[in-house]
Amino acid sequence: MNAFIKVLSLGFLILCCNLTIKAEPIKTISSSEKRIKIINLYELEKEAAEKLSIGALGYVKGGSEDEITLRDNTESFNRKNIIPNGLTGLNEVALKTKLFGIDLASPIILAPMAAHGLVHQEADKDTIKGTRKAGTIMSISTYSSVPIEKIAESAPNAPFFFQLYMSKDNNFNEYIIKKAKEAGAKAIILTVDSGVPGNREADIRNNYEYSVKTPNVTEFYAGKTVTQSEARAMRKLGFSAEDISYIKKISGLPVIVKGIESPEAAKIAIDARADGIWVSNHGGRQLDGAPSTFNMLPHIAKVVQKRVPIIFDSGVRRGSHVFKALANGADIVAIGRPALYGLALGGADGVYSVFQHLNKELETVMILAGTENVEAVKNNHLFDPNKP
Ligand SMILES: Cc1cc2nc3c(=O)[nH]c(=O)nc-3n(C[C@H](O)[C@H](O)[C@H](O)COP(=O)(O)O)c2cc1C
Ligand SMILES: CCCCCCC(=O)C(=O)O
Repeated sequence: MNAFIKVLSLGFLILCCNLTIKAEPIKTISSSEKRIKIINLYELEKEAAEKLSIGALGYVKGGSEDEITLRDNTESFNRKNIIPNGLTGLNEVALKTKLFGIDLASPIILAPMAAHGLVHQEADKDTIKGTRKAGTIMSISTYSSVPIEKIAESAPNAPFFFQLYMSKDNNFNEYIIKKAKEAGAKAIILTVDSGVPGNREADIRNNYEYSVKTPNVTEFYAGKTVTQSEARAMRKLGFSAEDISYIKKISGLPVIVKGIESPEAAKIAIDARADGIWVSNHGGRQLDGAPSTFNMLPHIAKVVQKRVPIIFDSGVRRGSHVFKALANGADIVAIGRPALYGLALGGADGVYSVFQHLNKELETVMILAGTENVEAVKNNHLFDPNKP
């Protein structure tokens, strides 16, 4: 009998050990504040993954369905080459540029993202400190984890744009645009690619429920906690030229239409007097199988014909990607996930480190390609090995 109890206890002990080993250790949300050493942005993602819970990592890193578009976004940069040119007499290169009259240290800005509060306790407040230090623009999402005005207050004079997920309720649209404008937003980004969220299987697998606060939305509904599905149900499904005109009218700010993936959509936006076109497939998080933004960019640039600036995102992980996007028709390049990884690992200084790293890579490429400034990069001809 004694032996039987011993065997049972041993079995129970082994079971408990197994459970402990298999269960994910509880991870507290980062409060780290430091510059980070970055070898490259792919390794940065792996490092950040160690800090995030499985649910948070899946939400941030994941794309939709088979993640074909997610992968193609980065891989398609490899299909064109930058031709080295050392015979230019170049002595230095300049990365600085402007967008809507705002001085930028480089052509790289931050894309709007929800969930900064999922990866760092200071959330968007640290992000904007990081973008200000890097001399660039922060984009604040409708679903920022901190109210717009609190983000703005945490980094006085930092330029920022406000991204709007338009609601079916115009009272909400007017309320939030007014709030963003009063807080100092320099432009409105109207996202048109997310009437419904993409089918993100990582979130389903991980039973991930978006649990970060969305104070801009809850404040409007007088403190009532709005669930993820309620917030999504409020969003407009489809967009038209009238929506662009309406947002222009109520904001009186430049309006950039984000989520443009075709020449036809670019034409509609420009005809509706959009002030900027943001070429994006939402980082492969929406329609899987959509073309990579890098492949679509020249077709869109052909229609835009430099009438308004083109901002480009999705899959940018290298200075050479920034170079290629600019040479393929973009005026400005935005990054998403890498900045959240920088935030998770080092707070404001982590975000700053990410921008500095990309700027350094871009500078190296510019020197090796013999392009002295951003204008020269835009005029550079990439080599297409399939059409030699
Ligand atoms: C975690 C996460 C949250 C996002 N939230 C928003 C959002 O609130 N509004 C929006 O317009 N785009 C959102 N995006 C899309 C980004 O603005 C951007 O298009 C995309 O991340 C660029 O791809 P990249 O991450 O490969 O750089 C989000 C992306 C991620 C990864
Ligand atoms: C109610 C929160 C939904 C956040 C959606 C943010 C987003 O665009 C994403 O890609 O995720």
